Amino acid sequence: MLDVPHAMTTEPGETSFDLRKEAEEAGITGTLQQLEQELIGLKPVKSRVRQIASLLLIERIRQRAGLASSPPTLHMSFTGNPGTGKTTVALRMAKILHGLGFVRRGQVISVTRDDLVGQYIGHTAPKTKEILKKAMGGVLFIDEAYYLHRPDNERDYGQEAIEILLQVMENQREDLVVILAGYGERMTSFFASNPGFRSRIAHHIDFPDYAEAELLVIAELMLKERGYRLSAAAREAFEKYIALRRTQPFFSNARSIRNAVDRIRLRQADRLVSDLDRMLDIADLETIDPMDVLASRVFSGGADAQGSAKP
Ligand SMILES: Nc1ncnc2c1ncn2[C@@H]1O[C@H](COP(=O)(O)OP(=O)(O)OP(=O)(O)O)[C@@H](O)[C@H]1O
Repeated sequence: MLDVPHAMTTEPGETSFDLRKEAEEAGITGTLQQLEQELIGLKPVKSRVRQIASLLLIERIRQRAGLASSPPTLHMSFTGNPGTGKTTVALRMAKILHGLGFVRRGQVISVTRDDLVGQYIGHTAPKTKEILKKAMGGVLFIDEAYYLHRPDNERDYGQEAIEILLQVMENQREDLVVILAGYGERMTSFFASNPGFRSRIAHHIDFPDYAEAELLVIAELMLKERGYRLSAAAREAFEKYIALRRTQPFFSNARSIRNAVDRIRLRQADRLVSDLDRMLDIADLETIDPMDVLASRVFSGGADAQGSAKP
């Protein structure tokens, strides 16, 4: 296991560093490559992640070289609409932080307000502390962080959780990285009314919505991973699906695409099984036909699936 960086001793004599080897040994090269390959689009996000990884790598080397360094603040905020890849990138970020020894274990604990805040007096502090215990040595990912703060309720227990979090973010930042995530605008007003959080966040990353063409590539990637492919006509149908689905309620970017892919697989299976007398070949099993897409409720005016952003 790698040491926590600021606890590293300066090794006299270490005056030159093989950067490629350092990056490879810390696993950064592999993680960044994986991020590049597995995630479609997200150019600005990827380049911010690369910058942060570079900063941390250089910071680690500077410490070993005995140059001035202070324990870096690593808490982050990820803003963007649902399904834009925030959780996925948080997992990669945790790998980078762990690879470089900025956190001991590298696990990601993903929570929302309900995991931290109790319903009754005296319940919040133990709940928050329990979660923090689990997250120590890794990343605490707080989704829709603004729900912690309820400005309309003076006696809201959320405030207690906020105070504990702020304290830990300051005092134990060498072993816990907090990522606050949520919709951009709400996060901005959350930070405005909670300057303590704002000042403790070092890196803000904004996740843009995907373009329609990117959503189609994401769909094809997800299908490929599951051993399916779209026929040319099904591809066209999926393009139409995306254009329509985007305008309907509860659209949540790549998450909606994942849900659509799951339902398309159901319809394809149903189509195949509806004719028990035929012989199936590999192409039948792999191919998504236009009717598997076009039977979606999206085409008849209703939102596909249960209408929830997170079914
Ligand atoms: N750029 C992408 N390329 C491929 N798949 C993606 C991409 N972005 C997201 N996904 C997939 O979409 C799904 C939702 O992504 P993720 O959970 O990371 O989004 P999120 O922003 O955290 O959403 P939420 O805030 O709703 O939890 C996951 O299955 C993820 O693998």
